[in-house]
Amino acid sequence: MWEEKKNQLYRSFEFKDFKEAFAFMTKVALIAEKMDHHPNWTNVYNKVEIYLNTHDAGDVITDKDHKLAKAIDGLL
Ligand SMILES: C[C@H](O)[C@H](O)[C@H]1CNC2=NC(N)=NC(=O)C2=N1
Repeated sequence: MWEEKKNQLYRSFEFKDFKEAFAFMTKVALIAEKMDHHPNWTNVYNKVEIYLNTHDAGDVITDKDHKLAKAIDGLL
């Protein structure tokens, strides 16, 4: 589940291996590009951590972040 941490929505995802993690990231990237709203994220092997906020609004959580989080959850 997404947590609110320091003005960011945060969620961690774990996959079977790097291939699965990167496939997920590719899908997220396509959605992000379509929404013109892009994640801050890290990937180490099978783990992906995503931090969402809106830099245009001064690095706070906005409706755009909640929408992107929901769309990402829809991929799982
Ligand atoms: C010009 C462009 O539309 C903006 O910079 C968009 C792009 N993607 C973005 N992504 C995020 N996370 N926050 C933004 O404020 C944002 N702004």
